[in-house]
Amino acid sequence: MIYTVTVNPALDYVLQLPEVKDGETNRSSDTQFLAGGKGINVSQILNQLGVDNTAWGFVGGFTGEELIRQLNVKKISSDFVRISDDTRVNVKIHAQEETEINAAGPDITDQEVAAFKSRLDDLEAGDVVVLSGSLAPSLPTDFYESLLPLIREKGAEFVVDTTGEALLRTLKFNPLVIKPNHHELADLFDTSFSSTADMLEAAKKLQKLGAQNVMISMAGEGAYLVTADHVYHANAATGTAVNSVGAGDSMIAGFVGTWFEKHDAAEGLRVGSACGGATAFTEDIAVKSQIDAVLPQIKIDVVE
Ligand SMILES: Nc1ncnc2c1ncn2[C@@H]1O[C@H](COP(=O)(O)OP(=O)(O)OP(=O)(O)O)[C@@H](O)[C@H]1O
Ligand SMILES: O=P(O)(O)OC[C@@]1(O)O[C@H](CO)[C@@H](O)[C@@H]1O
Repeated sequence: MIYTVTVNPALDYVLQLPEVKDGETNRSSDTQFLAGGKGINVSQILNQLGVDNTAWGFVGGFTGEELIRQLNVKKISSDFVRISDDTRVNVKIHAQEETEINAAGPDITDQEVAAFKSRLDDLEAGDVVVLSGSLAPSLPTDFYESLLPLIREKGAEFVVDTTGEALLRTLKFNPLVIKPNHHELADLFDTSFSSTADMLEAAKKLQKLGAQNVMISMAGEGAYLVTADHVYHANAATGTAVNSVGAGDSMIAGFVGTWFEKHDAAEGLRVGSACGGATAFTEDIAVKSQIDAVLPQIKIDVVE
């Protein structure tokens, strides 16, 4: 089974308007509340790929109820810990450019955290846990890291979609894959890359520190994957990008879902690239028909 963990999910309040004028009353032409949060987005894509998964995390209040209602409508299996504080609302303004305002998130009590940790007792060898997104402010900054020994003791694999020092601290637990984008990868080494070779060298360093696979995403410029044996390149699909939210989550879902079913990392890169592209080309997280339409465009080259 694949479990996604969204400790700080959100209702994404998406507002469409032609332009935003600072300091004025702006009126939007269309609004939507969408169940969001990075792990939930991963679950949505896994469902579209027909890969069984369960969404874990914390939800509370009227916003949490709406989030669960939407997951049920989409037939996303979930087992969230109910908390007394409200799930956050993140504002996504789609105007002349995209602007996001992500709220900090709810207070989570020690008892609620303990209830969440007991979920990990259900893990079995071969399961994969995907931990994604920001931590609610009441959680310690090493919250993800604190779960990793428990996950590994069960024989399960994990992916933590995070950046910076928090990402580096997960490496010693051997994540199945890490997916920095090329900017995040450069930031990890406090540098900027002057060549692809430099960039791949940095990815290989992260692999030496413990990552089983390193996927470097480059938005409309495609992606690289460094595995134990090879370096692969995937082109980016061509299309009109209308959404910059969730492409990374979709790529992780495509990789993890494929790896879980086939243990084939290069195929994971191909499916992940198609899922990322399909989401970039749609207002919401991509659905199966959109992923299927993009998949034939993605070609994998063995670079090394
Ligand atoms: N404009 C695009 N055209 C084609 N493919 C894209 C585009 N944007 C993203 N993708 C695909 O999705 C993958 C992940 O995108 P990206 O590199 O933007 O991840 P990210 O920075 O984690 O994204 P985000 O944080 O916005 O979700 C890319 O490697 C590519 O395969
Ligand atoms: O505040 P975080 O947890 O970093 O990101 C949350 C979020 O921006 O990520 C998703 C897109 O990746 C959205 O659905 C959601 O609002």
